[in-house]
Amino acid sequence: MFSINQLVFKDIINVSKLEIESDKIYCLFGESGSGKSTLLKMFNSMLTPDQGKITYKGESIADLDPVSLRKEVVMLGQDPVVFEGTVRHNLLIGLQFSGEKDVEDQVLIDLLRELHLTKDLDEEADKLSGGEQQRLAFGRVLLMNAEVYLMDEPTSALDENTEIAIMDLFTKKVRDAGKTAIMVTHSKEVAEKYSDEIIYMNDILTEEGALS
Ligand SMILES: Nc1ncnc2c1ncn2[C@@H]1O[C@H](COP(=O)(O)OP(=O)(O)OP(=O)(O)O)[C@@H](O)[C@H]1O
Repeated sequence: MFSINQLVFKDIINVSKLEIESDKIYCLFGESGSGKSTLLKMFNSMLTPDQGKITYKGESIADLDPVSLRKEVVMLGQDPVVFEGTVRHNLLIGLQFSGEKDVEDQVLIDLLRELHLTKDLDEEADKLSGGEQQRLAFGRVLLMNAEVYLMDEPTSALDENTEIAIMDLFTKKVRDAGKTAIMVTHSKEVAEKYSDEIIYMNDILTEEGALS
């Protein structure tokens, strides 16, 4: 799905080779500041490498239109993005970005229940707590039916039980649909329980790229 070759970004990333296969869930694991978020952002052109190449389905990402790429390779960033407006608007806006049709309210209500979010579709999203906003952003991304999910610490604001529920839901949806996910996490337990492969930043960074 992705191939990385001789990738360099400032003095943060220096990865000579990395392969990401489709239909798998990967966790990017490493100490704070080791470049996990930076690397993740290069998979959908939010950051451009200084040297080297990433291919997606055999094509160089540099040659792909970033907006089209981001419809297939969606990112859920570390801080959840909340748009002005209702919970409904916040869920549907991802579909609109992907050029897909809106779904019925019932689909959204079912999704909110799966996300353990007991909020009304007409509530204003900016009134939600940090953890609720994180789940709302999760829901928006899940609705988008992407090929690849780039998740940057997607459960950092959640308590342990909610984290388990959300990770169960997310990984089941990804596996059922035969999609790919690359997930940054600080939690060894999450990485071991939910991923097919753990990518250790220490292992993939060459000496010059490893900040120590
Ligand atoms: N665009 C940039 N230009 C220069 N330095 C950057 C840039 N983006 C990130 N950095 C620096 O690169 C280092 C790695 O940051 P990054 O956020 O990728 O680490 P991380 O492993 O995701 O950390 P954490 O686990 O704390 O979120 C940090 O020291 C950060 O300040």
